[in-house]
Amino acid sequence: MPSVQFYLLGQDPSTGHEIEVNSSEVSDYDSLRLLVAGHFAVLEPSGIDFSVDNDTLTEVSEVINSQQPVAITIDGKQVRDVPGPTGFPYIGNYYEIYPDHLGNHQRLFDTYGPVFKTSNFGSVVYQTNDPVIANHVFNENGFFTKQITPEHPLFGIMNQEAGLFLADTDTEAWRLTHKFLPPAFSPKAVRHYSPKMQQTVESAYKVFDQLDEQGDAFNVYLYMLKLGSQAVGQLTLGLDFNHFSSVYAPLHKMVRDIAELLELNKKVSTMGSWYSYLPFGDPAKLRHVKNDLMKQMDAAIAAVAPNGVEDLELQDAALKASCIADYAVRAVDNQGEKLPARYRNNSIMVATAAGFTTTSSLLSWLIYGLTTYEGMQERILQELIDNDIDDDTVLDADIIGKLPFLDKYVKEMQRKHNPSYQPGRTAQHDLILPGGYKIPKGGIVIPALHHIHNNPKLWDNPARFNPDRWDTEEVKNRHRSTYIPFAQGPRGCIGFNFALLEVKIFLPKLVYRYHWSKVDEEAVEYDPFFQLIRPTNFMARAERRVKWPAKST
Ligand code: HEM
Repeated sequence: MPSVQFYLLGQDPSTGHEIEVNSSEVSDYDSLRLLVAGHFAVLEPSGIDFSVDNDTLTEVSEVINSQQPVAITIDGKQVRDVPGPTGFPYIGNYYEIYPDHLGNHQRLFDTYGPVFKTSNFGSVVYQTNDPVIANHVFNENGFFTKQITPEHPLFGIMNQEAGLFLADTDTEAWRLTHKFLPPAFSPKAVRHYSPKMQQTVESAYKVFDQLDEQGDAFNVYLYMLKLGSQAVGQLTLGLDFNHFSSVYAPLHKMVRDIAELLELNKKVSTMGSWYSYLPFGDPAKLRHVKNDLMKQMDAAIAAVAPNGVEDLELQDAALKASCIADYAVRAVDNQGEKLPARYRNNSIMVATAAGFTTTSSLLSWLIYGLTTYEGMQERILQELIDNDIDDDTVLDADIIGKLPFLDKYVKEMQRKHNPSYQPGRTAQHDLILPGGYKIPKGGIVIPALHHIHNNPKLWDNPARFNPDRWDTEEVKNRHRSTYIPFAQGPRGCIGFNFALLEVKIFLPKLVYRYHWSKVDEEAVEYDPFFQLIRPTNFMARAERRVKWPAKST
């Protein structure tokens, strides 16, 4: 059997491999690419080309008969280290990135191209705005996995017992939580929470009405945090956080602690892994808040447990449960097993935190869009009127499904202002990304959601907020990873059905009842030291509508 010496162009030929090329298996150029890709851990075999002395070899026979080592190029380029700014000793690139990490990462993409590397106090990460790379990174197909190493942005709040979000893939906790929890978040299961969603938003009316009567503007994020957490508290724990008992009702302690946890983690994780071990300051506070939260969660789930009188098979439990905790207490698999309590309580805590921090940010941006992007509020309202929706309508997934403009508006908002931005995955081997970038084993690659969604190579005039782009063929035929607000693959969001139904019930209700307006011209800023993109200083007024437009003819 002939064997050929291959090496990666750009690397020393002595680092190459001798590969046996069995002509019965390697029938054409693509199968040769596949063979070679396997030996060199090249993610996208179709990008491979072969050459000798700069002459491209276009036939398999030319490759097999080559008397000299055959060079491999990737997408026409030689293999190389990932570029990035040099940075300062010890600090690395911290001050080139923070505080405006979105703007500065954009600048780095403009300077270095689709993949670059930065270091913050010794923690190295690789960012990409390329959807093809993002697709590989998320798919956990042997090259990447979610493994929360000290370099990973979630290291400070890692919780292996949670199985979800803050834990590695392929552990017992992961396998069990991913078997038990997803059925409770299926579209069908989520639908049965729509009456609760509607009650939640309606329970907020008296507070928004009073603010209007007082002529008061308010910080939108604060009230959307109250609203989003009120909804998720009901969903996960069946708990009423009492956020709308009065205009000044305080945030529930669990909600404050979760928000503080995320803030502390962002601060700690941007400082390099060594910092997280300090026995004082923010790292110590982070550990304390984490332990305290777990105690609150154990108590909340114990209070739900008495509802779980009847054990049910997973799908049935998902449709009958009063909340996720009730579901997790009652659900049994086909071997009669339940989710062990330690995984159950940790995963419900994580789902609670993941659920409200994200939805409250998205709701804030959705309100921001009403006041900032011309004509949006009017178009959403008109669609409601045209579909005979008013204050008394009981909204559910079927009615929502008949509102295409609402759908495009939410999509466009998640394109331009998505709350999540830095899901990281860990390389399982030394490997070669499309474009010829070398990633070492253990390297953390972050598909930068915001920068993929705003990449001018993928989106026409991405800075323009334009819901109608979702009707264009260009957007309909996009690469699947060009729009990934909930990430994708086995570690993508499990709560996206809930999130979308919730915002699509809340927003119509809030738009039908109130006219939303910004109260000043101050630029709205995001919080750079939070795990999610949330607006910090967005003040608005919600005025009760007294008249509505007529139905379109
Ligand atoms: C606008 C709303 C939301 C956005 C933008 C969002 C986004 C995301 C993203 C990007 C991830 C992947 C994180 C990573 O890889 O590091 C994720 C995971 C997750 N999300 Fe969401 N999410 C939202 C709402 C929710 C809701 C409402 C829930 C539950 C009530 C939820 C529960 C989860 C959980 C449990 C995971 C971890 C899944 C796993 O580890 O396998 N999310 N979400």
